Amino acid sequence: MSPTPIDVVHDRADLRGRVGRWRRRDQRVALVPTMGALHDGHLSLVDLARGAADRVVVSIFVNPTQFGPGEDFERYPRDDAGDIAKLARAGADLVWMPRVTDMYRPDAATTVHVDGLTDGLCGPLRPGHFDGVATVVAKLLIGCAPDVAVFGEKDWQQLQVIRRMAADLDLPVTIIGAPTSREPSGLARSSRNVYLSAGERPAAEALNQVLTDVAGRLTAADIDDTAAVPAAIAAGIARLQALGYQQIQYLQLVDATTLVPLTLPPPAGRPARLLVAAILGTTRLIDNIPVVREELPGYQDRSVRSTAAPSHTIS
Ligand SMILES: Nc1ncnc2c1ncn2[C@@H]1O[C@H](COP(=O)(O)OP(=O)(O)OP(=O)(O)O)[C@@H](O)[C@H]1O
Ligand SMILES: CC(C)(CO)[C@@H](O)C(=O)[O-]
Ligand code: BAL
Repeated sequence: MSPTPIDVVHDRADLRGRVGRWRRRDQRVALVPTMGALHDGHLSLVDLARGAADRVVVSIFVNPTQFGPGEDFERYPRDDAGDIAKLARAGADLVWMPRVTDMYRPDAATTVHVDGLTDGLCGPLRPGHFDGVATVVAKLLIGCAPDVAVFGEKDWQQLQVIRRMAADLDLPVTIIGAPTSREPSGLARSSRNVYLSAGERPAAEALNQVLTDVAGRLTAADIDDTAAVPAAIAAGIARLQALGYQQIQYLQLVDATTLVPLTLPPPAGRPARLLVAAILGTTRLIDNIPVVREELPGYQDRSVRSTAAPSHTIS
């Protein structure tokens, strides 16, 4: 059976008209912001959004302001027709594809900057990136005015930045974090995985296992062992180098919410996160997992490995 066709809007006024009509019928609206080239990770966000609201809008916008000079804006994968078909099959209600010229006035003078959370990890490596993300997400949230918006835990630092931005600007929206969707090997699904050659895939697929092993060492170590974190991180870096990664930009243990670096293994009740960014060939891979001494509700490793398209019951 062919899926119900899905409407596509480009103009903010058309989007607002549609959302306004749903609102007047007391329907709750979810927004799933994406940059397109959709994979099953994105569709798991749509699934989660369907469970959290009556109507789901998916935005597709390859945001130029979050790419730095020399980054992959020009070659970023794009597949508008394929994306629209996937969203129709996934049961989204509307696709919003703003044009760059409608998103950014030529004389725009306002940028949203989130302090502190952007000081480390990807922040210094991608100058201006999180200002671009915070600004465009603020504009997407203001433009659509959804009740909820769903973002992936795969981009952990981004998720914390967006939560903070929405809270600080009093945006009337609930931000939902969605578990990382993984291939059976553990590789986090990502639009940029298409850049990987067949020869690079084994190393890419080993990344999550390296993180898991480092996290295992950290949760097994004494919480006052000052050598444990540097030793576990050094062992992880050595494994990644042996796998052929050209550059390990960071492999870092941080507080899960504040992203402050941790120098000691986290005690029970202190949610920590292990994050990595590493270059394999021409592909920059990121991933992260929780580091928890004991199972705390909400802080288990929520990532999901599957070959199949997501069901409609992810919780
Ligand atoms: N494997 C995944 N699991 C869960 N969420 C994901 C996954 N991949 C992407 N997302 C989320 O989907 C949203 C849109 O992300 P985006 O379009 O940049 O895809 P991406 O695969 O992360 O692309 P990129 O390769 O550029 O990082 C973000 O909230 C992102 O965190
Ligand atoms: C949140 C986002 C859609 C903003 O452009 C982007 O950073 C992404 O796809 O993760
Ligand atoms: N999903 C992260 C978007 C970016 O790397 O620009």
